[in-house]
Parts: sequence; structure tokens; C-alpha cells
Amino acid sequence: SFGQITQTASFVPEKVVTNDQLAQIMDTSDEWIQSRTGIKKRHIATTQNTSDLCIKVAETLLKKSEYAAADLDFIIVATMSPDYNSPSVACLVQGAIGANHAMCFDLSAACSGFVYALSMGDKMIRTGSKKGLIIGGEVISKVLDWTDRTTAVLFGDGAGGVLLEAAEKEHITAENLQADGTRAMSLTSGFTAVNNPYTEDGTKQSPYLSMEGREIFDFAVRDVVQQIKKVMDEQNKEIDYFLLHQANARILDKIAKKVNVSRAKFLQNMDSYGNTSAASIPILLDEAVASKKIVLGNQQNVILSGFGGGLTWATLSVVL
Ligand SMILES: O=C(O)C1CCN(c2ccc(-c3cc(CO)ccc3Cl)cn2)CC1
Repeated sequence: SFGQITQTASFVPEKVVTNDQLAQIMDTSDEWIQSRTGIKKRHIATTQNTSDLCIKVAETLLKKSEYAAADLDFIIVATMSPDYNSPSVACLVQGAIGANHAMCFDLSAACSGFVYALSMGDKMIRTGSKKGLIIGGEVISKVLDWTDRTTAVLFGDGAGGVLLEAAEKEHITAENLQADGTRAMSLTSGFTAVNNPYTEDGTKQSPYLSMEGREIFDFAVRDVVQQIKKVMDEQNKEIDYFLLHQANARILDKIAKKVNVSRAKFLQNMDSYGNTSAASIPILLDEAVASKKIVLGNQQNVILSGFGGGLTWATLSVVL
């Protein structure tokens, strides 16, 4: 069997923070943020942690399907902002919905996480599993340095996911998952220092998100374009929509130009959510399904592409 996406869902915390509201607590402006990133507002958690957002997504996926939680074989959560290192967010979701037959783990690949996790879920089904949840969820707001206007304005909180089920035909028809650890320090978050009665003075890195914006921007436009082109050449079929990580609208402009595809095919919603890291692609997919741009089961060809910390970048060609 092969993995097929049969349901989508998403959930964002209720509180909306506009660019103007950010301008009241730090030295920035709506004009700067919108012109440089395309972001107008973002949802920020006030009480809910990453597992709470992911549980909402899991509950909606089950409600939309005809399955009970006990029918699920696996739950994979892609996140760079888990509630705990252990237990995994996936286990917290499993316990909350009662999916007692599901194996569970979190996957850490930053903004490529959902694409990596979808590929791993497909492997689970190709080797005998029947159905599972693939969720991208983040409360990035808790790892941000809110005194750093160059990063605090870019991100938002949210979760999205899919139900992946066994199908006769192949739906993930091409993939390319890459990483480059030599550029790992360009985008870091959540450092925990060695500390015990025997430690000597070591490097004290910030636990907050830190990003070399220019380097990541250039990486996205160069390496990601190369990967998308490679997958497109392998597929050699008309792509209906490109669902890329929602980091920055200017980057989508540049990538669309470089792969020589109409910008209209590059779906976009960072205007309303900011950069939700591993959640950005599944939220975008769920909105495309809700607006009927995408109809599951209609054989539409999409490219999913995530890129970010690690550095990681991953592209799948999917028939929906
Ligand atoms: O125009 C400017 O001065 C700045 C220039 C720098 N910008 C950036 C740079 C990188 C990212 C980014 C972040 C992640 C992390 O999820 C992943 C992928 C990307 Cl491409 C987002 N924005 C903002 C506007």
C-alpha cells in the first residue's frame, strides 16, 4: 500500500496580534513588516501549549473521518517547540484522544518538519501500517526573543495536520529530503547548556530563537529552488499548486520566478499567520481544502516544500 492524504485539519490560538500592536511594544512598523515579509497579523498562544493545538487538530481529523482513535496505527508530530523533550507531543496527543494502538514520536526538522514527517508516515504505510496522523504544531512565541524585532515579528503559533491512509495507488510520487549541518548555526532555538555539579564554565548560548536572516533567505532562494526543479523534472507533469513553507512572501516571489511557474500557483497565507514553522504547510493545505481550491480525491498534483533550521529542506510531489 501507499500513503494517501484523506483528511486535513488546522487549529490556531484565538488571540490575533496585528503588526500595529507589535509596533506598540517594539521598534517596528506595519509598513516594514508587510513590505519585507507579507505578514499582516499572527495568532499568539496565551494559555495553550503545542500539545493543546495538536490535540485540537487530531480531534478534528478523527471527526472528519469515520475512524475511532483506537483505529490509528501511528501519530507523528513535527515540532521545534514541544511542551517537553519527553514525553513527546505525539504521546500527549495519543493519550488525550485515546489512540492506544498508535506508536508515537516527535520529529525535529524545524520548518521542513511536516514534509519530513509526511514522508516518514508514507514509509510506515508502505511497510504495513494502515492509517495515522501527521501533524505540524508550534508555539514559536515561547522560544522567541521578544526584544529582537528582527525575529519576533516574523513568527506565529498554530497547528495543522492530515490523516494518512493506505491506498492501492502511489500518491507521494517523488521526494527529496536534504540537510546541511555545516550551516546549523544559521538558525538555532532552544539550546540547553550542560550543567551539573561537575561542569566547568562552557559556552552560554541563548535559549531563544536566533536567525542569520540573510543567509537563510539566500539558502531558500538557492538550494530550495534547485530541489524543487529536480523533483519537477523527475515528475514531468503539470503541477496545480505549490504549497511552500510560509516564511516570507518575497521568497515565494523569487522562487516562483526561478522555477518559472505562475506566482498564482504558489498558495500564500503568511499574511494571517506569520511563519508557523512546521505548522505552516498543513495549515495552508487545510485552508486550500476548505476553500475548495484543492479537492481531496480529485487527482490534483501539488508540490509540498519545507525549508529552515538544520539546515533542512524537503520537497514532495503529491497526488491529492
Ligand atoms: O527584509 C528583511 O530585512 C528581512 C530579511 C530576512 N527575512 C527572513 C529571512 C529568512 C526567513 C526564513 C525563516 C525560516 C524559519 O522558519 C525558514 C525559512 C526562511 Cl526563508 C524569513 N525571513 C525577513 C525579512
